[in-house]
Amino acid sequence: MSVVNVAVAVIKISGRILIAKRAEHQHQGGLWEFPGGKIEDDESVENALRRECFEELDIFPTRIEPLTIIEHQYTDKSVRLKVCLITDYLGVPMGKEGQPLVWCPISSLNNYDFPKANQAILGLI
Ligand SMILES: Nc1nc2c([nH]c(=O)n2[C@@H]2O[C@H](COP(=O)(O)OP(=O)(O)OP(=O)(O)O)[C@@H](O)[C@H]2O)c(=O)[nH]1
Repeated sequence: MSVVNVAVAVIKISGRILIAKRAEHQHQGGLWEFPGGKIEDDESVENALRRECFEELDIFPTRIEPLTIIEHQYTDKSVRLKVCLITDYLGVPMGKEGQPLVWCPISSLNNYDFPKANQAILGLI
């Protein structure tokens, strides 16, 4: 099974993390996620994050640092999540694709259901 490289943004401001709900028709649909998406060929992780943050949230990240890389095999798909921490951005986040957004206090993240691969990220935030 080929591995899909995914840029994932942990957007953290004043102790809260911005999470979004995946649409039902998507892979791992109905679960909550950190914004992001597939990294295109010849695209850096940072540029993929900038593109996805604009496409999905209408914001422009201005401070990005690498956090971790997680490899996970779902039954139907293998992913490599390249996770970055974003601590500053320009603009006001909105769910441009109609996805619900929540600014979740770190201590409440465990009240939301995330894809299995995200468990390792939750332990690092
Ligand atoms: N964005 C995002 N994707 C995640 C997370 N955790 C996780 O396992 N994934 C997986 O990473 C893969 C790529 O994400 P995506 O579906 O958002 O990417 P995309 O928008 O570019 O793809 P699409 O156009 O096919 O919908 C999916 O298989 C998704 O299930 C997460 O926290 N955020």
